[in-house]
Amino acid sequence: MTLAAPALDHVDLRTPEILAAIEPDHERILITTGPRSGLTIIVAVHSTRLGQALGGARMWTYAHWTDALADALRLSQAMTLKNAAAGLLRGGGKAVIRVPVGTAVTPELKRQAMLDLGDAVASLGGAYMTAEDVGTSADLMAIVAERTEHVCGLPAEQGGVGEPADATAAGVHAGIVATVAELFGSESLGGRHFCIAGLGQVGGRLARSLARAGARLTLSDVVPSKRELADELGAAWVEPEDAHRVVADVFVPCGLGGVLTPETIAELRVRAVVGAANNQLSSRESAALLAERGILWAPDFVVNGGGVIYLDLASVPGADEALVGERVGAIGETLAGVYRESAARGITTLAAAERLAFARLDAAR
Ligand SMILES: NC(=O)c1ccc[n+]([C@@H]2O[C@H](COP(=O)([O-])OP(=O)(O)OC[C@H]3O[C@@H](n4cnc5c(N)ncnc54)[C@H](O)[C@@H]3O)[C@@H](O)[C@H]2O)c1
Repeated sequence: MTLAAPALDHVDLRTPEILAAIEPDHERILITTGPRSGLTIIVAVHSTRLGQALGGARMWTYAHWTDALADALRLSQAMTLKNAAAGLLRGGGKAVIRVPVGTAVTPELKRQAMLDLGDAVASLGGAYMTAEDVGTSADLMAIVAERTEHVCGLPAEQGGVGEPADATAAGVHAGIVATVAELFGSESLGGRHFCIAGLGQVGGRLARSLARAGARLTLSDVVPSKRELADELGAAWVEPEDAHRVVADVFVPCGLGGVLTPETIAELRVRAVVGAANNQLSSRESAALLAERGILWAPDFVVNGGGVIYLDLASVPGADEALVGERVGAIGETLAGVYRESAARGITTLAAAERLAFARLDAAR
């Protein structure tokens, strides 16, 4: 996965506030300087209660190393919820490789960083398995595999299962069908209007699958050339800053996180928000604001779990492809259960999804 947004070539999380807001209940946090790359590598193992932690390795530019730490702490916590909600016997973890601002990321530096990451992962003795994420790829995971067996998502020609975007998009599609059924009493997407913001690996695939299902589409991306996809699919185009204001049935954020702020929520003109983007809520308060406006929100860590389900289940030797597909499709039923729980208890969909994940974690105590 690569994030092409030019305005986001580095991450500045203003860490003192962010770090103060994080309860560091992680099992292990490894912070090391890669001997080959010289880069700070952080591996956060949040929980292994359900099994070996699984989560991707992000290689990105951060203003300060503590920004990378804050990201690793939050992302690994989210992986615990995602893996538990997906019903996997997997804990939550994440690796972050911090590229200092202004560093040229050459192929050689990437190779050195992947070897360093492999050693860091190996030093944890199997507590954590890594995979691709923003800034890394299946090809880079093959380099990690030179140093550790605890890596998945290698290219098919090297015996791996490749990148998980197909499965992620299939899971979000299933979540959209479940949401439409909840709202309109029918699973048919024909004539329903979706606004997709972010046409990368996942959003692009989703646009095609929704178009095949007869949906009406409005598409958006910060990269203007993505408009070609809208033309190809006969979809409308909207500039990214206006995407959340489109009058539609469902807003589908597939770009970066943090899109659902009090300001954007007040301007939404949809019945539901269902998308692949991680960490969509700017804060917990956003979940309540969406509920107050009567907008159904599909918790991101439930609806975008297709990729991790695929990486976990397809990586097992002799994996049954059809069964993996069924488990990805079951995200629709999981989400329908979250909606029912939310309505029955009068709680937000976020709280209902967390209840589901925590129940699975508690059962494993
Ligand atoms: N790829 C996966 O399997 C997977 C799995 C789980 C979660 N996710 C999450 O889904 C999201 C998309 O992942 P991806 O692999 O498709 O990433 P990607 O980098 O391939 O695509 C992201 C796209 O969003 C666009 N974008 C960025 N900011 C935008 C904005 N403000 N408005 C409109 N477009 C914007 C980018 O230009 C790019 O085309 C990310 O948040 C990612 O963390 C992906």
